[in-house]
Amino acid sequence: MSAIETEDLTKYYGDTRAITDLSFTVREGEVFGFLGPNGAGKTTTIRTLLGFIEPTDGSATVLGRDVTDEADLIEAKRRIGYLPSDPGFDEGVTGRRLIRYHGDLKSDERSDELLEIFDPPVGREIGEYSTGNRQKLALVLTFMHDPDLVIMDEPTSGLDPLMQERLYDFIEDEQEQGTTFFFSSHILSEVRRVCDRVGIIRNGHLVTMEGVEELLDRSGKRVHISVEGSLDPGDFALAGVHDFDTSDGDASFMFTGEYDALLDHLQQYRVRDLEIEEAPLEDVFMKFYDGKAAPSGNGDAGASETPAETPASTGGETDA
Ligand SMILES: Nc1ncnc2c1ncn2[C@@H]1O[C@H](COP(=O)(O)OP(=O)(O)OP(=O)(O)O)[C@@H](O)[C@H]1O
Repeated sequence: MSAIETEDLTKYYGDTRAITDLSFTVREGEVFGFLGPNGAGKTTTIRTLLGFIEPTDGSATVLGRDVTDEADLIEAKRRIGYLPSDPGFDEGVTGRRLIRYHGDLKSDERSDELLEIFDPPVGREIGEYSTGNRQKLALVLTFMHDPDLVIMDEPTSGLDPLMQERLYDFIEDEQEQGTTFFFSSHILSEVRRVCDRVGIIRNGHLVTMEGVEELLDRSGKRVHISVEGSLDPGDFALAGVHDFDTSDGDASFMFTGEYDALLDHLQQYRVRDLEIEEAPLEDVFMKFYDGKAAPSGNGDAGASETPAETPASTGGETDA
């Protein structure tokens, strides 16, 4: 059984189309990142999955339960942890009191352990909490009933780097115990760090869904090269070279071609320095965000479908 499954999920707010024909599956035990620019439809998707809003069309299940069937969904929610983007709390109560209240409602199997990890100031009234402390409290509430599926809307929002790191470690540990995660994010490094797969949504449409490694692999590598003498794009008329740039004195370019061909080509130069690194995450994702990447959903797209090869990104390209 899939942890989440949607088919042609669509939501309109009046005339505003928020999500359109979203079909995707989140497998049990995976960490799935849901990315997209502001207003893309991430929160709408999450709220629909949790039954807070009715889909206009299409269907969805969480933990096998239909999200439009209230009784069915209540059953599923016992095993779901939800971290909203902006948790609204009763400001006049202490964190400890709120944890106790939630424990009575949905069981408390691990708040002591979670308080050690996330450490919100539970003795104080929530009205006095900083944004980060609110988020830490929300994390305790999300995980205290030991959920099987955790849905989070921008989970590291407001957390300092140390606490972010602690959350990433925690997600990894939980995944090892079999927990499934579905969360929205704007932070590409965190997606790289913890996600197995990503779905990218733009203008309410899913534009790609694939493994993080596959996405980065097919986006190619960035090559930095320094040679004796100067280089210009005409010198690198080689298949798979894109975005050739010599603005910092040395040459750099994105490369999606064959390494043997690149090494053969380099034989004609006296190479002073050569560095080949993973494509910058921003480059990979931004091409999907601004619509310049070819959609792909199967993760096995060939080099001709790489974001680096879209027309808008080929300034200075020297493909043979
Ligand atoms: N309650 C609402 N009424 C009308 N339109 C809405 C409502 N909520 C969201 N929208 C619209 O639906 C679209 C998707 O919004 P949504 O909040 O789902 O995007 P998002 O990807 O979560 O954005 P962000 O990254 O900024 O949080 C946007 O055009 C937004 O203006």
